[in-house]
Amino acid sequence: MSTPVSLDTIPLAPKVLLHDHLDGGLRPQTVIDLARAAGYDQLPSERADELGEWFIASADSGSLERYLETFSHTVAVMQTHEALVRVAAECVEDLAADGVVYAEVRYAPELFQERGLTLDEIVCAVQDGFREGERRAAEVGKSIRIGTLLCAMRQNARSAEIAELAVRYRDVEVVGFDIAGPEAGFPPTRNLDAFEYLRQQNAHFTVHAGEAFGLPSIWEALQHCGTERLGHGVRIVDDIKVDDNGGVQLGRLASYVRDRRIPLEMCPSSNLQTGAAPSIAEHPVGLLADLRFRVTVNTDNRLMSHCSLSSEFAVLHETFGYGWTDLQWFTVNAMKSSFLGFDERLEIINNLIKPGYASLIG
Ligand SMILES: O=c1[nH]cnc2c1ncn2[C@@H]1O[C@H](CO)[C@@H](O)[C@H]1O
Ligand SMILES: [Zn+2]
Repeated sequence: MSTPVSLDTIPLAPKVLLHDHLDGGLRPQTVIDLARAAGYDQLPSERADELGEWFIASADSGSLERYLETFSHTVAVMQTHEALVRVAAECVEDLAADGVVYAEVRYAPELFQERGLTLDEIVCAVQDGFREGERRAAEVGKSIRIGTLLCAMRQNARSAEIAELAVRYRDVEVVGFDIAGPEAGFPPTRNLDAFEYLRQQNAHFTVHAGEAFGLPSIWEALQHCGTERLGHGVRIVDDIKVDDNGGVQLGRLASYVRDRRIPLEMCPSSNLQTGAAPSIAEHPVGLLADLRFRVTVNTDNRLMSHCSLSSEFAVLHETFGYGWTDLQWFTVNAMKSSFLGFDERLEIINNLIKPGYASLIG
């Protein structure tokens, strides 16, 4: 018998997450504990429930720039080795508890140097935390693997250095690179050296594009920078015309994205908060999935959006009627699009994802 799809059952399904920010996923109580330990007295509340509410309400601003301001508090408490290990380990525990079997978690090492840590010390601390989290998850019978993406911030000029760092740690589960931060005014082509270097090194990268800025940003990310995936990419709908009879016409860029199977790392709840989409019902994910773009579903920032991958799936189920077969399609899309090796991706698809959905479909 088929298991009904609901917020209670979706955590049982194996899921894959490609777009999740480490500094956007802290537990509110952890923010408070770490602030005390660091002597940081700028938190808007010292009560976990209130602080959680504050992050959600403040991120709900309608603008990416204001949404990003909320990260000043999480970044402030992530400046020591111990803090980074704790945040990384708890991130893995939380994702494993939600039924995520593979995740690519990203962060910008350059933000954690306020108290003197070197970039290498930062990467080592986070990797230690991820391995610790994987061990704790295994102890409670959960299988999860984490790949790390290192971000460079668009407004800073350190992308070449961060790209080199990503390549240096590629053999210890740092699987790729990304650029994040404010999009308007900071086109991806400002980082051409970094992308050129990564391609020369046969390394993987994704770019936040088409979130707070439109088609030119997506076009540059793909055709100048050579990105393999698009972080968000929601504005690709600006190149798709749907007429009154439901006829659909794809422009050249949208056709390219679909034809080349460019993965879209879509983050519905985050997009509502930054104003990139007006509602879930009107979110481009519905149209893009119908048109068989390579859509993946992601959390972006679990703290700021008060979400999990299961809750994102649940909202899509409620809004668009997606069932287990659709949720499996998003999951296989994500696994195929991950930066792990081909054989490792196939193994997770065949040994974890397909049997997991088969038992739910019944
Ligand atoms: O949706 C987003 N768009 C662009 N940048 C983001 C988004 N979410 C988080 N960050 C930025 O990425 C940094 C590294 O994790 C965060 O500190 C935040 O500034
Ligand atoms: Zn993001």
